[in-house]
Amino acid sequence: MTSRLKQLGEAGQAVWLDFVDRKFLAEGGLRTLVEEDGLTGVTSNPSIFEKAMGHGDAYDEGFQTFLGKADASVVDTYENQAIADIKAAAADLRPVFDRLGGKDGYVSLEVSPYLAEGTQDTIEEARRLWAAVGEPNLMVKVPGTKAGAPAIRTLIEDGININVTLLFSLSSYQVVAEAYLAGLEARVKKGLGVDGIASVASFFVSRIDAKIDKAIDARIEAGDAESEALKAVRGKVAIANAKLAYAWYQEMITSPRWQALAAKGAMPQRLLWASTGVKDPAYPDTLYIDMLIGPDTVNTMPPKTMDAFRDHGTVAVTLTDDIEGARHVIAEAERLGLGLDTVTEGLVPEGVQQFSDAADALLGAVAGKRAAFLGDRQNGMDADLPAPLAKAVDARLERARAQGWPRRLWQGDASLWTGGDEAKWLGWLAAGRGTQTDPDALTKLAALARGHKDVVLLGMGGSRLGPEVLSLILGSANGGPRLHVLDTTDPGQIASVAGAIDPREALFIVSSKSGSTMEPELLRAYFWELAGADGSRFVAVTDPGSKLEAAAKADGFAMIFPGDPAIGGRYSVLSAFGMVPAAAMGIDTRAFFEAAAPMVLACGPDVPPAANPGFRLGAVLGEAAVSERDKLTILPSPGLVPFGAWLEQLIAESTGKQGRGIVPVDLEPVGDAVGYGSDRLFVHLHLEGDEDAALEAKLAALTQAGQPLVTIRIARRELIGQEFFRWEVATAVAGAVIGINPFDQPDVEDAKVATRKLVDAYAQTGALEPATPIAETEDFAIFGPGDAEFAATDPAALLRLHFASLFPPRYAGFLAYVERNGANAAAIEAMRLAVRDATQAATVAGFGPRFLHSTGQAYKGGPATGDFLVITREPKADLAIPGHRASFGTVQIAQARGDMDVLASRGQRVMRVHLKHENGMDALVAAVTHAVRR
Ligand SMILES: O=P(O)(O)OC[C@H]1O[C@](O)(CO)[C@@H](O)[C@@H]1O
Repeated sequence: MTSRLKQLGEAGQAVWLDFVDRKFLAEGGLRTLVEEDGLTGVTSNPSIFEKAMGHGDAYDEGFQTFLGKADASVVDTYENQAIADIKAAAADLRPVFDRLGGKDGYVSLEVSPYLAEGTQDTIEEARRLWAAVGEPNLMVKVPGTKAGAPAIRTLIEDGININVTLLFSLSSYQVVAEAYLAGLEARVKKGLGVDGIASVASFFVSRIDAKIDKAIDARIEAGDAESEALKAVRGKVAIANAKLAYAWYQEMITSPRWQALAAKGAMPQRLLWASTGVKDPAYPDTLYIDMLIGPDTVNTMPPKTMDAFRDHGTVAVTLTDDIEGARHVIAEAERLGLGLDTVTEGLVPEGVQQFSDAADALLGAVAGKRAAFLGDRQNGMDADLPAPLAKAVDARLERARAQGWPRRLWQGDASLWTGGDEAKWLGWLAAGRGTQTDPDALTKLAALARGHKDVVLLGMGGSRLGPEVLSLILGSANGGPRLHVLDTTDPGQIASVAGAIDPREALFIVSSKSGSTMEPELLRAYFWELAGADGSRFVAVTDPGSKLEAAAKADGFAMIFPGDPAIGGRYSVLSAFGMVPAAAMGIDTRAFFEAAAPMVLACGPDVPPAANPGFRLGAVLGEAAVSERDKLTILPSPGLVPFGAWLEQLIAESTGKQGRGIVPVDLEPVGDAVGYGSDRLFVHLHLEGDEDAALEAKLAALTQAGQPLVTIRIARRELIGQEFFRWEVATAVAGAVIGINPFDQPDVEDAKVATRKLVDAYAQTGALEPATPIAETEDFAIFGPGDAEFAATDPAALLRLHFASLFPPRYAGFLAYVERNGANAAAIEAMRLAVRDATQAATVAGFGPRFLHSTGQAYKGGPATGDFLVITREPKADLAIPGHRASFGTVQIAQARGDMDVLASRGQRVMRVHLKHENGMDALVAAVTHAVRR
């Protein structure tokens, strides 16, 4: 006996399968359906691919082959496999297509559901898929949304076969039918053929009943007076709706407009019944097949429905039956207030959302497979979080998924943050692929640098922290010059570097985005003179049009590298600001970006937040910060310690503003679990093979004590570029969670202004405004900001008072305007430990003026919970600055005083301790240790 499905075909209704699956195709399942059931088409959608690809291992081999060959994104990985399936299905259907002269035999592939609101994006995506599949019997599926209709018109004009999906109402169907006609007419106008272009309008059925029936059931349950009338239309509205659509179709194809196109060989846009599996088990499982049979239509069935119809469906032309009855059902639905229009209108965005959700699930699963395949070529991350934080992070990731955060970040949607100028600051995303720098220019620089023993980089904040990480973690290539980084006005430190190099031989890189930062300007003046004003040994990195660019041109600098004005300083390491010094050290920048690529792709717009390493980390940082765990404590394994200084700036300057944000805690030695408050989030960066058993044991104890710990695993040093990118994304995401603009630094400027004022006054008078100490010992004097009042005049009491209210979430800061050397670092560490262990409060530290261009923003603009000691001292030997009245030592003191005043004006508690002699620091350590003893 002929299969019932075959009989359907004979009745004029094409039988299509709403299903795709690798194994099914490989085993010849589709060919069997073609042969035995007369099947003539296949449809797919994101949910179908999610079911096929998102679970099990049927696609693993395909994924691996693709990933093994290409540096592939998640969406490319998915698409590559989807296209393989679609091509396989197209091949199985090709005999049908050929036999029927292109009237049938199609397979559909849907455009990304994320594009449903964008006409132009949809057009481009459909054209791309059409070209990528390259089969004449492909139909590209485009949603019949408001944005979709004009896209359909253009695509038909292009000659691309289109399956219009997500149609629920007669009116939206009419709009796309019009788009089809208009597209064909446009071809005619251009003298192009209209034969051989196929289209179907996919009208969804069961989803309508699912909604309407639910409303009916609720009303009956509530004892509605119209219960009988409601019962009478239950399960009938969707079919009636479809029948009326078909009635309109029949009328339309008799219109002269259509006839004119038909005469030129145009094929009608057939109605296709979709969503034909019954949702209500009370209904016969073949209901939406049996009742919708008619010529020149298509029914695409899920396998279960197809099996059911083959088994017990009823073949009879029903579609044109009782049209009056159908009108009556619709009229009744209207009379009963069932709101069909509202239902069908609501089903469109719901349908788009369902497909987006499915695409998210699918891409998330593919991202997991991709990460597993890459193994340790992609840095890993685990988060061990206390339950409430873990819950908040999961909820955030889900919200971020539903709201499309990754796509919005990459598209530059400022509403992700404050709706300000954020979109202007996203150049770092592209820079992650190495696109900002010119590889030939870097090669030229590398050759120039090879002739030098030492390279000295002069720059502040983002213009120098990245390069230092690269130099300390990757190091100069064999035979490459040594990199010295100077970011200070400290005369001792400047003299140390000047003494360690031959200034008549070294190569100098002056690095400043703005090109007008004071410190590199002064350092340039100093070294320019020392180097004998030889421009051939100077290189500038600066944004186009800056003051530095002009000076570099005037002084005949050997090379000038432009930055990207769409990248802020702290996000600039993967642009010229990091890559120029890297190339100068002989680092292979191409290989560096190749090693970074897996993370850049893993953080892409196509990877849903939960599977996206940057978003996951950002959600943890942001949720921790808003739940008062705002001290990000950085605990790297020994080989990664230098990374903390770069990270500090990124986190602090990006998030610390408007009284909110994250205070990074770097270089605070790990303590016992009992020594911490509940204001911490710990992050451990672990370099494989870089074991530190004591640290590991302490970390384990921290998690046992319920402290949150994020662990990042890096297999090789060369993969450090991945962490730059991951943390940049994470910081931007944390900014979105906290609700600030992560790309500005509003409070940094104030300290600069305060310093300028003091330095300008010095230039006039030859002296800094006098300051009177509140108290002093033989070793140090204590100053307060402005005319602040202090309740004690004895130094020990003052220090005790200063630390008296220091408990978490307050934190202590040591801001030392002294030479950054081992002895001073050790002294500061000793004070931090004394304070932390006595109070459980987090401690931060910075050398001035270096930190002003880094963490300084958070100390001024972030949470007003800091107790700061600004430390200054008389320089041993000062250095004059060519062309300036003030010396470096004077500028440094002015910076410290300016900084203190601004900190105080922001509600931070602050005192300045001025060391009177060489051993003043030791005395201060002792005094602080004593002051915090409880
Ligand atoms: O590269 P520039 O413009 O000299 O700025 C250096 C650093 O100073 C800051 O602007 C802060 O003052 C940072 O954001 C920046 O990284």
